[in-house]
Amino acid sequence: MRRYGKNPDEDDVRVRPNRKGNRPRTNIRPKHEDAAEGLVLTVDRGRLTCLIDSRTVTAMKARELGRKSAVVGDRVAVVGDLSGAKDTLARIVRVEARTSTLRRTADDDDPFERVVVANADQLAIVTALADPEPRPRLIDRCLVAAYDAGLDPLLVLTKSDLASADALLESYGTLGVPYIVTNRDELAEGGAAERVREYLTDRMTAFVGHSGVGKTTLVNALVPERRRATGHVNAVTGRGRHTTTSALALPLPGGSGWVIDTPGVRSFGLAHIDPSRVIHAFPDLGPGTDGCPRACSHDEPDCALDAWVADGHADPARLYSLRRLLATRERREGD
Ligand SMILES: Nc1nc2c(ncn2[C@@H]2O[C@H](COP(=O)(O)OP(=O)(O)OP(=O)(O)O)[C@@H](O)[C@H]2O)c(=O)[nH]1
Ligand SMILES: [Zn+2]
Repeated sequence: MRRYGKNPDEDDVRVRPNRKGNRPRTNIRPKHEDAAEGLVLTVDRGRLTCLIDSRTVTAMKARELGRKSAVVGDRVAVVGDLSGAKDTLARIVRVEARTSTLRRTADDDDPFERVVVANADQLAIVTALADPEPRPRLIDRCLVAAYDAGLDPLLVLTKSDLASADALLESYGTLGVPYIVTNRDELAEGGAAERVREYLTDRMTAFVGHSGVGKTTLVNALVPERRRATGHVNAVTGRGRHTTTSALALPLPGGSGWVIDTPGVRSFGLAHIDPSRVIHAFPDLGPGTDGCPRACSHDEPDCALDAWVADGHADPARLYSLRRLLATRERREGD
């Protein structure tokens, strides 16, 4: 799907005609038929680490990409020095069409969308049952972002050795979101990672969660090589992990899928959400929207869903859940 939005991440590449009539700087332009296909593993201040075949190659955006940016998970076309040798820098000349785009706004008052991850098909929402306390509104907001982007959500509830999961699971039962509950002992003996891994096979799963929920511990258990990988990123940036603002894609052992670790989030801004995409996650309610006014938010007095559900076409609890999720689009203290 092509979109020409105001967001630079969404802009398609439009190479401006060269007014001065200068010759292009290299004779490879403009087609790059010989470009190699790469997968963006991480981004750090304009430097992108790409996986090409089995090499990691550092690259930067070619100027012809304009304002379009590549993010973690993007499939890109890369030219130049692809050896991956130290101090070499290749160029990304094309970002391939995305199958999905997970976005967040840094803050709802800041309408600028940031693409978090491209091409993921699942969003694992990691929440601790205690220490830190679960934040249902943050979970709901992550769910809305997942539904908006067309990703399947997965709830991972950690630290059940500290508190029960019952209350939280009750409020998510109606949504039918798959969940996994883990605890310290199970994490230590490997069972937790094993159960989580069952959901990750052959998928690209982005992990999000508030700082301190145990996301890193879990990702390390899933991807034993991770420590080395983060060590590498730190060596490049010379900075600690917490200052890394990019996500990091890590291959599951055996090539059976990808885990994308993202930096801990405090909030998940939803200024960009389109309610009509969220309702796709509620196929049972979809037909009830036929009588809605144009551009209905499905959370307003004229919404046709109320009467339709009252007529017995769907479970009222589902409509309640949809409304609860849609309501999280409005920012509140603590989001
Ligand atoms: N009791 C208990 N502690 C856990 C569990 N999982 C992780 N922890 C602890 O929780 C703390 C935070 O874990 P991290 O993995 O660093 O959390 P994080 O979500 O990556 O947080 P940031 O690194 O700040 O982004 C660590 O001290 C872990 O040992 C669990 O199941 N039970
Ligand atoms: Zn409606």
